Amino acid sequence: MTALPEALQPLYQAAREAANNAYAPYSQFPVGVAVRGLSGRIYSGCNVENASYGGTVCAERNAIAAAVVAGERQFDALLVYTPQEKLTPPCGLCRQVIAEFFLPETLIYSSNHQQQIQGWTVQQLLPDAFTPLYLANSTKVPN
Ligand SMILES: O=c1ccn([C@H]2C[C@H](O)[C@@H](CO)O2)c(=O)[nH]1
Repeated sequence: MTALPEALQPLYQAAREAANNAYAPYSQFPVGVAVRGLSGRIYSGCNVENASYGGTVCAERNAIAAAVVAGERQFDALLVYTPQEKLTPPCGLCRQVIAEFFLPETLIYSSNHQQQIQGWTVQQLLPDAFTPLYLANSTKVPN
């Protein structure tokens, strides 16, 4: 864990702002995420919870979906913001979605209100990920 580097400030600001709009009445655990597409543009998302609980969508997936809507297909950075002492890594489901769009060596950051930050590569978060490559190179079996 270190202090926030200058280069990550735009992602940090976007993620922190998004967390202000988190809809988290059940967990009261607001999360904001910012991703940077290969165009250089930054997109953000917050967690949006649901009374069914299972319908909840994490900030990571909402940020990635917003970017995909805008035409992005590849990303070179993702930063999570939570106002928590303990830095929050993406959940298992989000790790799978991250593996779809990010290179294995790309750093995924988590940060907090004290501007502390920690990074993991996609590969560290989800080793031996099932990616689109498996489908592209698959033997097509008729049924
Ligand atoms: O990386 C994470 C971890 C959790 N959550 C959300 C899901 C739920 O709304 C709340 C508590 O799990 O935080 C995220 O959005 N991203």
